[in-house]
Amino acid sequence: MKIIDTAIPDVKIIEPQVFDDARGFFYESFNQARFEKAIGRNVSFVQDNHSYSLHGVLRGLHYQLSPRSQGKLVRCVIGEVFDVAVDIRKSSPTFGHSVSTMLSANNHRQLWIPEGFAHGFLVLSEAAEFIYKTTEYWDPQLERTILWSSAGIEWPEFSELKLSIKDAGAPPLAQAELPE
Ligand SMILES: Cc1cn([C@H]2C[C@H](O)[C@@H](COP(=O)(O)OP(=O)(O)O[C@H]3O[C@@H](C)C(=O)[C@@H](O)[C@H]3O)O2)c(=O)[nH]c1=O
Repeated sequence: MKIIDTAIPDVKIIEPQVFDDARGFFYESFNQARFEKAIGRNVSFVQDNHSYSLHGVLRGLHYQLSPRSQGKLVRCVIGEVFDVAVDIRKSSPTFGHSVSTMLSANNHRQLWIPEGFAHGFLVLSEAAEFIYKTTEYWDPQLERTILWSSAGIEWPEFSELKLSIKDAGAPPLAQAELPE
């Protein structure tokens, strides 16, 4: 397992060791001891999510307020997405900065997004299946969205964007209710 640092120290790209053979491949998609060593702290995941999205779907930018702020370990198991984590911790020196990376079924990469970040992704392939673990349960009362285009992210070019009604009508970062 290789850990790749990003421009925001708390956000890590994780590249598992993939064992290929004549049958296909095998890899450990999650190993708690190795993961905790890699990010330098203990975590406990309580929920796994799986979404399927068509080309041009953009989900995000999503986060939850305290006390249900979620850390997320995300990956794409079919297709390819452009994945983004935006630092929205008010006291952070990198507030408003983001980390983006391609996650795909081919590169097997995972992105660790700690609590205090907004997260989103854009589907670049014909379709994509996205799987992630979260450190807190979903809480619709504390869930918030920031408008995808308001956080200075350089999204890849797209022809037709598919957004949920909630995401299309989200407030810009400058007006969003932020976590502490
Ligand atoms: C997020 C979530 C949604 N739902 C339900 C609510 C709704 O009816 C349906 C679809 O919800 P959404 O439109 O919010 O799904 P989606 O836009 O895929 O939301 C996700 O986006 C990515 C970017 C994230 O980072 C996630 O944390 C999550 O917010 O699923 C749950 O039951 N549990 C959950 O944990």
